[in-house]
Amino acid sequence: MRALKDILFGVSITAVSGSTSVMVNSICFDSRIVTMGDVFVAIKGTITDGHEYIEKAIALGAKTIICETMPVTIVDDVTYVEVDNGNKALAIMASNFYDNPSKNLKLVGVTGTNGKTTISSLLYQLFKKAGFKVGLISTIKIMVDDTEYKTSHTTPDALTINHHLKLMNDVGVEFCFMEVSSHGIHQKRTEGLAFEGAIFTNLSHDHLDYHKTFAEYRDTKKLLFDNLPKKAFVLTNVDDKNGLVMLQNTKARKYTYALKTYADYKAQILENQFNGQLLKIDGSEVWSKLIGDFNAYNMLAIYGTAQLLGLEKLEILRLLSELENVDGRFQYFISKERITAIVDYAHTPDALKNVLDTINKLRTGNENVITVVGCGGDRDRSKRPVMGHIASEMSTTTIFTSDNPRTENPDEILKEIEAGVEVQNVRKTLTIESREQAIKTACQLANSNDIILIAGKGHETYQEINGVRAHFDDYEMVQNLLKALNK
Ligand SMILES: CC(=O)N[C@H]1[C@@H](OP(=O)(O)OP(=O)(O)OC[C@H]2O[C@@H](n3ccc(=O)[nH]c3=O)[C@H](O)[C@@H]2O)O[C@H](CO)[C@@H](O)[C@@H]1O[C@H](C)C(=O)N[C@@H](C)C(=O)N[C@H](CCC(=O)O)C(=O)O
Ligand SMILES: Nc1ncnc2c1ncn2[C@@H]1O[C@H](COP(=O)(O)OP(=O)(O)OP(=O)(O)O)[C@@H](O)[C@H]1O
Repeated sequence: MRALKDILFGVSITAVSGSTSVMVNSICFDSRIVTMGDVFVAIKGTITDGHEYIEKAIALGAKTIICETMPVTIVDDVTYVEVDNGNKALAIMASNFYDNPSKNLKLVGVTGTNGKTTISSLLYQLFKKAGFKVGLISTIKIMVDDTEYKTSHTTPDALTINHHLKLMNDVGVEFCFMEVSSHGIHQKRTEGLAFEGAIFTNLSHDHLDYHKTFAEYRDTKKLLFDNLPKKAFVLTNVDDKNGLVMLQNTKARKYTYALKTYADYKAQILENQFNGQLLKIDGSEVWSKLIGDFNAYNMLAIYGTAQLLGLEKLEILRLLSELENVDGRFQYFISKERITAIVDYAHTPDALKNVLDTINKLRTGNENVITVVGCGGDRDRSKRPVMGHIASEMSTTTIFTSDNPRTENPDEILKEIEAGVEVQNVRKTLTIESREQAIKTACQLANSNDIILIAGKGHETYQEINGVRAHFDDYEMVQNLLKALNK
């Protein structure tokens, strides 16, 4: 139990009706799950407005309402607190409610279009190997040291974040690495968190359904850095043209990393093979099991961050070479007939281009590259033809298929992807709506030494159609199909 006035500390309040000395059980922002004595925070969402559910929340037992506009009807034994921004108030209250847990550990945020999951998961791995208790908040899972929790978002809502940070405090976690999405920043899910540092990976085409323009998307990401305190660090990739932009206007200590230009942390790729690459980082050679130029960037970001958090250079280099691939990120196996099947979460044009670039660089002869790819429904439509173009230009054969069509008509999505194909040729591009049939066809087409890339879903174990998630695992599927074909 907490006194309302304590959890309101730091919230920008514009009006109050009732007592703020009341004790509260828990905070809730969804009227459907309110329980007796809760504080209900009304949020203006993208689909509906939480203010419409205030009466329902009170009927279920809410004793405090946090709102941006006072309702016309005021109920006697209920306290109303008017705030300037519901999302912001929710985040600050969540932090206060859990005793500001981000202040009791070193929290590092990772943002950018691609690489967030990879970098935060590998930092988690590295600090665990270095002997620390570590936390992770990522798209794949939340880890409270060794305990795993399921998650539905890249950056969860503020209550979920602070609840898990509190669990981390309880078991003595010293470092936590978390992904910070642009949705998360825009909806102020990370407001009030005490970041020790923040990393910027890169910025490319994505989420233009939500942010409308690329400039708005970039400026939202930038807020993470703009709001950091002086003692925090910022580490940005300055090979990306937005790397320097992220450094402007921040009070934090500024550090850079790059492969191609001058930076505080530099790397070179010396050798690239299927099972790893040899890198020269900060003058020392290190073998990484993760391949591709994009992973050289990821390794460098991890190296810089580990140094900024106080680990010794030689220890970091040793641990870098031990890091294992993250689930669904260039996850591959070689079949009986020496067909290489790769499952990768590339679901943006840039990621798809990078992964196909890596594969093409590793080809030694006439191996065919067969790509299976689709684009999600109810999400950024403008990337569909771009991804269709990239896949068809960079693969021997491309099979377009469904990837979480959600509430959209899968055939319409596929038509938009196909619109990006320049050379229409049945040997080069095929469209097979069923993902299972598409993967099966890729397996049937593949001969010894060929490479199958199944892009877009990575670690996901479901296909979402009309709000229903049915089990679907690309890695499991391609393994079973190649085995069934005795390949
Ligand atoms: C577009 C978007 O980001 N939506 C998020 C947002 O929901 P919303 O604005 O749509 O909420 P809404 O349905 O309009 O409702 C507004 C308010 O009314 C409340 N309500 C609603 C109905 C009711 O009966 N009673 C009630 O109280 C809701 O609880 C909410 O507080 O706030 C919710 C609570 O935090 C999120 O769960 C929800 O994420 C949706 C499910 C989602 O899919 N988000 C994705 C796009 C997302 O956030 N992705 C990013 C990045 C991914 C990436 O980088 O690839 C992520 O961080 O995961
Ligand atoms: N540093 C990087 N630069 C460009 N592409 C990358 C980078 N790291 C990984 N990728 C590619 O992008 C895909 C997604 O990587 P990852 O999951 O780490 O990104 P993310 O930012 O977490 O994406 P999301 O927010 O959508 O979960 C990978 O499967 C890989 O193909």
